[in-house]
Amino acid sequence: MKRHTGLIVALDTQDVAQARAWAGAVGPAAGAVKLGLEFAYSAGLDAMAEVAGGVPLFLDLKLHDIPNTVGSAVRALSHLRPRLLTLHASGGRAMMEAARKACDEAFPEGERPALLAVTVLTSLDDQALAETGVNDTPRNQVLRLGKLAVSSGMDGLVCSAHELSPLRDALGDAPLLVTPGIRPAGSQAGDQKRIMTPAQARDAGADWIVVGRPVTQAADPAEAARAIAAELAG
Ligand SMILES: O=c1ccn([C@@H]2O[C@H](COP(=O)(O)O)[C@@H](O)[C@H]2O)c(=O)[nH]1
Repeated sequence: MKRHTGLIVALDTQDVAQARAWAGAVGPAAGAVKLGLEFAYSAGLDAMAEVAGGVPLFLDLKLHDIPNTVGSAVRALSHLRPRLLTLHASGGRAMMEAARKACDEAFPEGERPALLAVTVLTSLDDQALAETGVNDTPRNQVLRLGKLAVSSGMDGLVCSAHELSPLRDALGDAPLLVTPGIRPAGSQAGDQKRIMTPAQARDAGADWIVVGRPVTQAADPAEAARAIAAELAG
């Protein structure tokens, strides 16, 4: 089965007007826009829904706390009606189950966001992961956390494109697999370590790719987003 791989553009800025302009520019090519910690801490949560306008909103808040706090946080942001919402799988089963319960209770039927568990950040390589005390490869740790997350009621995972194939083998077609760390050929990796191109991620089985700086720092963000969407469609 050939999957459809969609583009999510990460709007990483503290400037509301800039985020609104980017959302308008990339909206026609993107399936969703992602707003995260930088924007939330500077502009506030309510600005996130406003900036997205009509484009589906991915709230990348990477929740990570005790179960009661995470469940309450999910309830507190339910009025924003995000399409996707992140939390860290390393918060554990009870935390993820609390988030799922809060979603089921606080959102109207059929309108809850897909809950995505962040596995191993795409900025970590083998050595950086080992320094956190994990004596295993990113691939094995992603698999371990991915299985835990799916069995804790998560709808999908955030991982690098390098882990897509083993995750599909282990978990099948159902979980949404969302991959940042995407770099079109010739663009700077920056702080990302486990990277692939849009077409490589599509061929490896991504449901969504997340691209930030290669779009937002391009001379023409609308054209950069269109080019990535065309690469995915090719
Ligand atoms: O493991 C992860 C989880 C989240 N991200 C987020 O994706 C974008 C990537 O931006 P680029 O500019 O394309 O590097 C960014 O918002 C991160 O917070 C991630 O990169 N890796």
